[in-house]
Amino acid sequence: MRARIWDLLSSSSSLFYRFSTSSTCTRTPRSSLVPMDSSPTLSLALCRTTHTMSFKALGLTGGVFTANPANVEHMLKTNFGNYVKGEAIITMLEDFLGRGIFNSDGEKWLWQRKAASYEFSKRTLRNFVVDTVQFEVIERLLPLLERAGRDGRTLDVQSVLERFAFDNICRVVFDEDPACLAKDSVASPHIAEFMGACNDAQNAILARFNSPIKSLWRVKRLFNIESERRLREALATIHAYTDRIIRERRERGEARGDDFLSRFAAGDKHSDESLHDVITNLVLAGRETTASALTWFFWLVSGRPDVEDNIVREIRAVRRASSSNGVTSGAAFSPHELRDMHYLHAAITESMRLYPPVSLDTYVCKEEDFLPDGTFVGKGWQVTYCAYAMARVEDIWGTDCEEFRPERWLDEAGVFRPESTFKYPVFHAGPRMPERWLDEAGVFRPESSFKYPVFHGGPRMCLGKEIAYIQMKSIVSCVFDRFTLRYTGGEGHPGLVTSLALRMEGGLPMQCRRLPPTSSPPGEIARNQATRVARIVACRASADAILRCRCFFLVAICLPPAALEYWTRRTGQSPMTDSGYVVEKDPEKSGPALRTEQGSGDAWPSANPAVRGLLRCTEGGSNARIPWRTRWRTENSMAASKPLSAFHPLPATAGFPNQFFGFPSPFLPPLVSPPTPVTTSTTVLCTELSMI
Ligand code: HEM
Repeated sequence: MRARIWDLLSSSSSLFYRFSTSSTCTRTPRSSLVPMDSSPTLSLALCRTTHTMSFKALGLTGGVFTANPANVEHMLKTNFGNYVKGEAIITMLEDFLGRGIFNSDGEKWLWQRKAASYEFSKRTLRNFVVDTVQFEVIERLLPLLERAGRDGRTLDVQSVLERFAFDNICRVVFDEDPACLAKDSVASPHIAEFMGACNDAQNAILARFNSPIKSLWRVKRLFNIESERRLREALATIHAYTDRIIRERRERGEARGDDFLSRFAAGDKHSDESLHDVITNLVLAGRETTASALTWFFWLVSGRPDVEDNIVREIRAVRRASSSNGVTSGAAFSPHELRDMHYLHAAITESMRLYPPVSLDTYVCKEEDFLPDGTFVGKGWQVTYCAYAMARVEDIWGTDCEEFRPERWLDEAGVFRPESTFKYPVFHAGPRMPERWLDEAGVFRPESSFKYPVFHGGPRMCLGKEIAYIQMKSIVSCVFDRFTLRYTGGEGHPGLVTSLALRMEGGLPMQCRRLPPTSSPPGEIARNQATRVARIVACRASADAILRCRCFFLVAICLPPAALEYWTRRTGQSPMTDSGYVVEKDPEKSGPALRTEQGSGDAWPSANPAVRGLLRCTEGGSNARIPWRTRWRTENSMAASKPLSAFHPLPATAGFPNQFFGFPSPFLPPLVSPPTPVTTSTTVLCTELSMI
């Protein structure tokens, strides 16, 4: 445990903290770490064993800080009901956020959570997000970088990202475009006022939290002075704006859009007040978090050319894989392509590990409790978990915990691994395994997944995680496909400021340079990268190929070509994108074609160990309704239903399975002959199943 983390925690007294600039991580590998200068404190002595500290001064409410995953799991999941936002915090935020999803507990929170989860889970919402992000990237972000690169101007990338996020979240939440990132801003005066008011309101709320005297804001509010006067004015503007768009949305009635407000306004389940809360809460959720994550990401990557190279290679390999399969992607990447960018996913995840946008989160204990590490928590105490500190705990992440190392999130095949069982080496080691890691029966209790609470966890887990990744990966892939960004802020570590999200003090000055459009990685490296991408595609495809195949046949039989085409256009994906299939119009025939991507080595199937034995390709016969030329199979039907992370290539065996999921398929007659070997230079094998 690093001394300085606890120094910064112990010197903090309010919900929001200003981290000292010495509390840094490094972009460079551990070997070049600058020695730490912090001196150990009492809190450090307390924390070395439990990664937790508690304090209680006479007459004041006590509090707990923890960086212990077991404690985090306890408060966010196991004893969820006992840890609430609490009236004190809710009241401070209520003027701005009402009793929206972020600012409520119990029943009030639950029904909002249910309604929001339902909307967040819809594919149409995701597609809407993809469309809006792509628009913003192509029409605004890339031209902005292009101009800055051409003029040799230094950009404050943090500000660019924050404006991007605001444009984006406003469109997603209520479908209005503030155009903050447009060259000649086309925003209406109303939305410009709304944006200014949101900033003012947020600052005034922060002032409440940061005040050393906790109830001072009430006095200021009573007399309508200072930050409270600004807050009142800002809230009036916000209310006027939201009232107007809610009224308009209600009047629009059936002609609903895909944005959140339209979804919630459809039907009369939500009052105007709760629609207002939907707007303010979601705008708040989306406006700073992704911008914060990417600000630190670009800073970290600019100091690690090796990571940037890997990302660029992967992006280009995915591009090549798509185009060699006949998919012409435009300037932006499709969701399908984004999903294949595992290294990028890992790099963003790793950057958020070190610089979590929500670096501290506080809950209030309802009834006396003991945390799993034995820490006592009194009734009404505030318990804060510190994701920022957790990233720097060696017991959780190993001795290289402070290093920016995307590879820690990848398995041997280069596939993103959301959780790893190797994160608690100290607790796993037999002799050192403390008893607290055994359950009552003395059985080892597996580690918790709460070592990475960047998106929170348990019932209140972030609902926007998926769309946040879509947004972040879209931005990074498009930027790095064309530009390279260099940090120009000097050698030192930028200062950290916790606003509602972790911001960079003074912004992120960067220069951008256009990359040659066709530059591609040299020989061997490019081939390895392409192979890795192809393997990932292959694994994903094979893992659920059979199941999806069956679905495809049903879909293909039932839906006319026009419907399939519509589906593809509407969703930007195929009905079976998860399995790597793309349904599209066959240029040679009038019907749709099923195209499937599979990885192979130089010669099918022997040269690629990841694929060998995993898939079997065979020439099939035809039946009366569906002639096909090629089919894919997996030997192990169980593997098809497992998540990709749990999937392991099967050993190569001779011959072919003569069963389909343990029972004969109506569509797949017995297999008759081994496949014709296929050779492909890009290692991506494409086969077509044509419908006539
Ligand atoms: C990198 C980006 C993001 C991060 C790191 C993040 C992180 C978090 C965290 C830590 C919480 C828990 C906060 C609490 O204790 O109340 C949360 C909640 C939430 N987030 Fe996110 N978030 C991100 C992006 C988004 C986006 C883009 C949206 C949607 C537009 C969103 C929607 C929500 C919602 C609705 C909740 C409330 C869940 C509940 O209380 O039941 N988030 N997020």
